[in-house]
Amino acid sequence: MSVIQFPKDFVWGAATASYQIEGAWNEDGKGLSIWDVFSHTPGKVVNGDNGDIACDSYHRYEEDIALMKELGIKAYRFSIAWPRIYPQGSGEVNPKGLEYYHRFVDKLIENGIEPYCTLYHWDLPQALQEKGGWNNRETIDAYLQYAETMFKEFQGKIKYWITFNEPWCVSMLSNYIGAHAPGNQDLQLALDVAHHLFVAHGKTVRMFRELGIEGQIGIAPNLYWYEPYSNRKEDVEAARRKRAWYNEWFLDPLFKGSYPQFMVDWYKKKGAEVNIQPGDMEIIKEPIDFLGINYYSGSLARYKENFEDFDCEEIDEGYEKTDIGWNIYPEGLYKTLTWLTETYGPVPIYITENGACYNDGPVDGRVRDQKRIDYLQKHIIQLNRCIQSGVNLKGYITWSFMDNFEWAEGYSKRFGLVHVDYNTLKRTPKDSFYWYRHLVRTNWLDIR
Ligand SMILES: CCOCCOc1ccc(-c2cn(C[C@@H]3NC[C@@H](O)[C@H]3O)nn2)cc1
Repeated sequence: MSVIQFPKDFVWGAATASYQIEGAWNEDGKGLSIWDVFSHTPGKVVNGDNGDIACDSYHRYEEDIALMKELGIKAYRFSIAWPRIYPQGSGEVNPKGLEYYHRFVDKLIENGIEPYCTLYHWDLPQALQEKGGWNNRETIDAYLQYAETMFKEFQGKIKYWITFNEPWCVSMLSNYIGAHAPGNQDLQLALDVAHHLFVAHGKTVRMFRELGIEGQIGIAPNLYWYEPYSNRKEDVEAARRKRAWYNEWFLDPLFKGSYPQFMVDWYKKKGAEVNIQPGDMEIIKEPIDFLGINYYSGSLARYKENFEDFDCEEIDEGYEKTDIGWNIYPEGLYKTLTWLTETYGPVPIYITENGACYNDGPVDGRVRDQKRIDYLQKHIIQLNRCIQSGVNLKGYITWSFMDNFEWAEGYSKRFGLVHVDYNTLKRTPKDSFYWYRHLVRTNWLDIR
């Protein structure tokens, strides 16, 4: 047996997001979000699931926070539902929305849990979508008004802010692939959405500094590691394009103030280009305090002429997969974080999402999710490798605290340390909850 000790100030946490857990979709003055509309549209979500009730955390947050306290986490990452604050996206504030999040945040702080708040985790007010959503540059101004309201309202309570969760999902998955809300399938639109998110991010960081808000601010891209199938030039270049689709495109602007030129050229061949206005790139690279990284998986990539968008195919190398079909590739986490540090410097990093989908349920009142424990252990071991290799890693926030609405997969896919029975809403800590509690309490991992 060997033991891995983490730094004494290493932050252990767990994460969720508003639309995925809250429910109360039309309560207390909340406006419609694009996910209310998308999930209510037949055929968009597995089993026709929606977030109308979800985990009912809007009403059960005190029970959830009591479980978080039992888990012993120091950080809880959650998101604000923008339509609870501005039901029409801008204009009149909804006082009941603010009141809810004050009660929630106060309860976290009362229990010694640091709130890590994501301002945008995909639930755009539908009223803004009807005016073009993120394809309309004016949405940037609505986002700035929302962010300013939250900064001023929660000054001194919330000290860790994340502007956007997974810009790749908001742009590519939601506006090119079309699997998520609002479900568009247009590459030019996806590039425009990504750019507007970046401009909104940069302006928000600048405003955060100008207001002198106490705390730190960052963004949370999801990164994916594509390893070349061979060292043949065409395989190396194919993997580089596929990696850049997920990674460089969403990191270069933040740290270099430019998009990766080889990808700009590639997209131009596909008939799409970024519409950059004077001053945009300077705004986007406004320095951040930390980077949140969401990592789940990776795969081997091999050149294949005229295949899909990047002349690149993924090779199923026989890695074990989770119940959502993603490869278990812990080495990819090490490769991603060391590559990121080598490329962009020692930016402080929190893993803001990492976890596994396993659909185990209770048997005799216990959820035996050993595979999730194995997944978490394999990835947490890689974190220690990263720290030893000079990655400026500050913490690990697992996805997810509890089973919840997994977007287009609905409730069919479970990522939680806590099992949720969606018929009774009963919460049952899984074996992984107790495993993670031991890690959080001791700050070390014993590898059997
Ligand atoms: C090429 C075709 O692809 C079709 C589906 O493609 C994807 C890609 C990525 C995802 C995905 C889901 N998650 C977990 C969430 N992260 C945020 C949090 O809300 C979790 O629920 N991360 N990435 C889903 C689908």
